[in-house]
Amino acid sequence: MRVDVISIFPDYFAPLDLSLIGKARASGVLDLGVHDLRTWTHDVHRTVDDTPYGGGPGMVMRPEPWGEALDALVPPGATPPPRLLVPSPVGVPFTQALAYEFAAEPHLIFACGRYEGIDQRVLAHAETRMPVTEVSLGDYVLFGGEVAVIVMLEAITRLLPGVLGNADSLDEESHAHGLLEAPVYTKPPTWREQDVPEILRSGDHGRIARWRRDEALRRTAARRPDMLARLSTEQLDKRDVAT
Ligand SMILES: Nc1cc(-c2ccc3ccn(Cc4ccc(CN5CCCCC5)cc4)c3c2)n[nH]1
Repeated sequence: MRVDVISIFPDYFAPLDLSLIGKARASGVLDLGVHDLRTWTHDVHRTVDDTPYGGGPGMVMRPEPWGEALDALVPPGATPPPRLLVPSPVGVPFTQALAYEFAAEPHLIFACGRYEGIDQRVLAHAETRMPVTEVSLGDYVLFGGEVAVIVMLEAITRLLPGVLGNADSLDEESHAHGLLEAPVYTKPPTWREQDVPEILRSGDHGRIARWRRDEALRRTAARRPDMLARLSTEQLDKRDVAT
């Protein structure tokens, strides 16, 4: 997968050479390019913002540098065209389902806004040549899109083939079955007077699978009733969990 990131703070993405994303880049599974938006400014001050039409707080990102940046990164007549992802407080919620969708794309371009956002005409023009999705990471306001891109890149990259050592862990994790996963334990069997649940040391894989599902249901009901409400009855009734 090819990923391009455009930002006025390209150094934000230096940590992406660490750990799994670093391995994905080294193995060629992820081909990441980070670009400084100011590359596409032409004034001595390398200006990327201006005052908002209609008044209001702060500054807005000028359309011209963005237009030239996207011209440079979107090969004319690219098929399929890249998908442009724009972190935004007013975007659609980023979910594991969206992470899977985006992980299937051959080419993603992330536009990191700052100030009060990007001139809307940039997104409108981009939509004439590629799919554009404004994505929110949650109902809180960040300073800009960079942190959101790092989160989305991590969620997307771990879904790419060969990135996770044990592909099984993808299958078992939260939001994969629509439930929060059960608690995890490792050695020692007793720690500060707390024992690991006996069932997990029983070797009875059928009982263990059922215990984990019960724990997942209990946790989800307590912490995320919204997720439980979305589960269909047959999924809830799946008591005879496959081992
Ligand atoms: N999930 C999530 C994503 C983001 C996010 C993503 C990208 C950018 C680019 C800039 N910001 C900062 C910012 C601050 C305040 C506003 C609201 N402001 C009110 C007055 C009229 C204009 C708009 C909008 C943008 C960003 C914030 N925050 N949270």
